Amino acid sequence: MRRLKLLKAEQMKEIDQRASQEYLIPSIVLMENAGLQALDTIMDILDELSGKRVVILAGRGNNGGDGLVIARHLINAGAQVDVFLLGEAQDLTPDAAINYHILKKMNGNINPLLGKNDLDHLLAKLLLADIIVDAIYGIGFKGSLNPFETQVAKLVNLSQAQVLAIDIPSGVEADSGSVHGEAIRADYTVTFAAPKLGMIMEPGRDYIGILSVVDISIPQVLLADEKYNIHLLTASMLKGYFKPRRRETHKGSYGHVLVMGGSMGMSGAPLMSSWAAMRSGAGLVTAAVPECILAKIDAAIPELMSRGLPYTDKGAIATAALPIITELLRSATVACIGPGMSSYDEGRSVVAAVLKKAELPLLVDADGLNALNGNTGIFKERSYPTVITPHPGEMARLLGLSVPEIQSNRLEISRQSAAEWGVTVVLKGNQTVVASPSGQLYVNPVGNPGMATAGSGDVLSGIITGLMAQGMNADQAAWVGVYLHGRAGDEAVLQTGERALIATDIINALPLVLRQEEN
Ligand SMILES: NC(=O)C1=CN([C@@H]2O[C@H](COP(=O)(O)OP(=O)(O)OC[C@H]3O[C@@H](n4cnc5c(N)ncnc54)[C@H](O)[C@@H]3O)[C@@H](O)[C@H]2O)[C@@H](O)CC1
Ligand SMILES: [K+]
Repeated sequence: MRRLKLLKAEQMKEIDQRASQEYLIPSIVLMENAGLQALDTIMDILDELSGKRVVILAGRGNNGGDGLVIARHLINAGAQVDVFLLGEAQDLTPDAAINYHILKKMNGNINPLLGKNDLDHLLAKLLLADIIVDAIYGIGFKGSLNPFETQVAKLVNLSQAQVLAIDIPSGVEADSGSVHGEAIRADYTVTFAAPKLGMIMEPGRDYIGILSVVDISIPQVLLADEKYNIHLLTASMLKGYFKPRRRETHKGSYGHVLVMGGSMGMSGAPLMSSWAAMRSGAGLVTAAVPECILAKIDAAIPELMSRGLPYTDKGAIATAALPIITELLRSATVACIGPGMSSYDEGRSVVAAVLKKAELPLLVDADGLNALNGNTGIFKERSYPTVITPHPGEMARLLGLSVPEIQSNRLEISRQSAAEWGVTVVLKGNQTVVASPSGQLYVNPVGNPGMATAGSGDVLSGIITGLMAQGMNADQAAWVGVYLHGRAGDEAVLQTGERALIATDIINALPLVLRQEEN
């Protein structure tokens, strides 16, 4: 299984250094590999290198050094190469300087690109170029391009030629994806060893184009170090998580999900959660809802079991339901509380009691979470796994922060909360984050804005509990579930478009997505 880590610039630099110092791979070899791998990408884009016109924009740092390596190999392959150097030769980093001198010896075309007077020459070459290679800045870049570099970037962005960014488009910050002013808009980006965090953040991700991640001979053990803790969810990560079903098994082998929630006017939420749990492969699912909405649940899905609970005058689960809930918990493998529960005072006691009584993995969602505002200490009292699935508003209320505060720091807030509360945190939204109590973070790149619709979260909680029922641990079920949910949304949107997509479309797409992804 190949895992993609998302690295920060400092982490990548540390790994490069460790490769050189601990594993004795000279940094100039890493640069050579980077250039050769980029050459492969250029070959893929252009099919044929001989006779092709290539403009390479090289900066003073090691990113520029990569550009100089590429120039050399392109010349050997018969391309017409023009390098434009944005800096003085004496300011190049040591490895870039070596490659500069090699290229000089080979009589490579190295043009200065230092001021306005050089722009006409650049423009003339850009107009004829088949491909432009952006090696101005890599992961060392922070802040904004200076006015002259901004002009260069504008010319590149206006050009008709394909643009390949080396490591990251110049002007995009590797850690945050921030762009202050102008940045190169690449059609392709070839990045080294691992994708960088800023490549999946807005607006950076819009500048990347088609991303390829290539090996430059960094030893895999270095990347595997647990301290590099941000994982990008991909299909290949699911390999091995779905075992084929053995023939002699029965429904009891695939677990029993208990969904507690619903209230008058909100019977659909526990229903969708239960339905999604069934579609994810749970052997049995019981929906425990206020007696007053039981008929709706029973009429909806024949495969579902149900149980009516005592209810408040507003039609929500009453504390008088706790003895029945306790009994139901005994025969469940995993439980979920919250979908459609509504917010009411008595609900706080119900949820608190369930957290204490549920001696099994428990997912808390929606109003189940709202019922814990000011009472997050209760998570620590549990000795069984807990998953919480807040959207940013629910997370803000749990932490007493504002939604913008949550959104501006999603990864770190998720990581800290998971560690402090000892729960698996699924912070929903564009690029849902999963944080394990042990400090690992998973970022989900799939899904679409059509999924911002009522019930989408209930479907997610159903998928996650359905996976837990079949034996996945809380962390695995959370990130696998988030990924499948996004994929199902992406399948559904092909039929419905974003505007018309509704939550049950996501459930209906689950069979196809499971068939594609389980292996
Ligand atoms: N051993 C290594 O470290 C390897 C590095 N590689 C390449 O080297 C790149 C990183 O190289 P560098 O660390 O030299 O950095 P860059 O080449 O990305 O940037 C050059 C320099 O620009 C400066 N800078 C940052 N922000 C600026 C701003 N707003 N305006 C002006 N200057 C600014 C920085 O001080 C930085 O050192 C990677 O992206 C990758 O392309 C590859 O060759 C593989 C091996
Ligand atoms: K670049």
